[in-house]
Parts: sequence; structure tokens; C-alpha cells
Amino acid sequence: MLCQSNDELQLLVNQAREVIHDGNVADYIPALAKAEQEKLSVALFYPDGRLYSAGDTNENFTLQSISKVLALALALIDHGEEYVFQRVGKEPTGDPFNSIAKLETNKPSKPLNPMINAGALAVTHMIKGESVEHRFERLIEFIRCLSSNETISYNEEIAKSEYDTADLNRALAFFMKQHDVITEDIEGLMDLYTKQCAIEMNCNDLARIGCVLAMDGRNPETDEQIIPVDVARICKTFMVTCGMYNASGEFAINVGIPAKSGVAGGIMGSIPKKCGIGIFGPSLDDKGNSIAGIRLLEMMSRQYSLSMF
Ligand SMILES: NC(=O)CC[C@H](N)C(=O)O
Repeated sequence: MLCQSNDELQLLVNQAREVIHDGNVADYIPALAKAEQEKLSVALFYPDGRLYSAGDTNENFTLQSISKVLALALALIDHGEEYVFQRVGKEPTGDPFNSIAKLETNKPSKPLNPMINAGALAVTHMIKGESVEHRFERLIEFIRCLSSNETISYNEEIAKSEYDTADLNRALAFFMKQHDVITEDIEGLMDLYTKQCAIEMNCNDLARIGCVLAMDGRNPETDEQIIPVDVARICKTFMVTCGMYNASGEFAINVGIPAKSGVAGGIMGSIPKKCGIGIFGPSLDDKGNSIAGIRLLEMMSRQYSLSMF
């Protein structure tokens, strides 16, 4: 049986806190280094509207790489599968999320999947709109709709901090421009991408988004089909194969659910037909995943038999 109370979750949060000091907060984006390492929160959102949560649940965090799943959904809605996958692949890399290595060795020169930075930049490039501002407005409206929260916004300080220091991402983008995967002005794309990564919410909002994906793209409360069924399926499949960076294989064995993490410490889980999970814990392991968040999911998976496999 799945979790039925906040108290059950609180016990798991207390146990998972034990590993917090085995990790570190991300600091390659300077503003992220200010995060409080001890924070930890979790929320579960069920299709019948129940929400269970524990820990620092009011704490806001930026989506970072979790936004890659949502940008992919919008690009697939905008262009369809064929167009998108002509420009970005479907295979895991086994490399760190910001690696440039396989961009050069893979032929034809396109990023291997939409969950690594190169692939995400190519996907964000595909979001339709009349200007960078309009494209960002479309993406954030989409995310407001998915989370049923009209107040979702982005963190300007973190967006600017990443924009000012994102030279590795610029390098990835310029490489892809040389190979016609990206055709727009790179500074505009970096502006859009860094704002996308800085979209902010708490674990309750994230659990609601996870639940929409779990319910094949349908908002269980309003019955609105926000994401087409096939697009939701593709997103969840990438979450399984590439969602936890180059720890996705181990995570599939130890936890066994579609999940996507970000370097601010968020993890979005989506258990097909059952529920959405939102986690925030900024202390990261050496692969860049929330160390206590992973521990929490491992314990939840065992206690509630969550693995799909
Ligand atoms: N892994 C992540 O969360 C990376 C996102 C971050 N904004 C980057 O592009 O480097």
C-alpha cells in the first residue's frame, strides 16, 4: 500500500537526513552555493487530490535539469516526434550531464538525448514563439498549468548567476550551431535556457507535475489533457533511461521509477497511474543527484513496493 500519512513520510525524512553531510551543495553556478545543505522535503500527490508531505515543504528551489523534461514536452507538442528526434537522439550517454565529449564523436553531430545539457539546449531552441520572451512566457505558462499554480515564477538571481558563468553550455551551443542543430543567436538561447533552469517551486508543486505525467498527461483534478498521451510516455521513458544522469542504471535497480533530478537538489518522480513525487534536498552526491533525496526514494521504494520492474 502507498503512503497514507504525513507522519509516515516524516519518519522517512528523519532517517534520510543521516546522509546529508555525505554530500555537498552545487557551487558551479555561484548563486546555488548559498543553498542550505540541511534542507530536505518530500511530497506525494495522488490522482484523487490527496497530498502528503514532510520536511521543509515551503522551501522553494529552482528546477534546473528537471525543466528539461518539461521543455521536451513543449517542444514535442510544438513540432511532433519526427522533427524533434531528427535533432536530438534517444540514447543514454553514461557521461556527466554537461559533457561535450560525445557531441564530437557521435555522427551525425546531434546530442545523444534531451536530458543532457547539449540535448536540452537543442530542445529549448525548438520551443516556438515570436521572441525569447514569448518562448519563455509559453514555457512558464505550461508549467503553471501542469502544477495548477498560477504564481510559479523564476529566480532572477540564479538565472543571472548561471547566465554569467555558463561558458561550458555556450561551448555546447556554439558546437551545435556549427553543425546546424541550433540556428538562433546563442546569447538569446542562453538567456532562455538559464531562465528555464531557474523556474522555482516547492516540493508540493513538483509532486503535482509528477502526477500529471503519471496520469498520462491528464490533470486528474480538472480532467484536462495538458500533455498528449504519447508525449507523456516519451518523457517518462527518458526519465527512466537518462533522468538521474549517469546514475540512471543504478537508480533503476535501487528505486525503479521514472524520475528526473536537478542540481539545485530537486527530484521529480512519476509513478505510472499512481502518484507524483516532489523532493528537495540540495546536498548532492558526486553524480549531482540529491543524496538524501535518493536515500528517501530507496526507502520509499522498498516500503511501498514502488519499483515498476
Ligand atoms: N544538472 C543540472 O541540473 C544542470 C542544469 C544547469 N542549469 C546547467 O545547465 O548546468
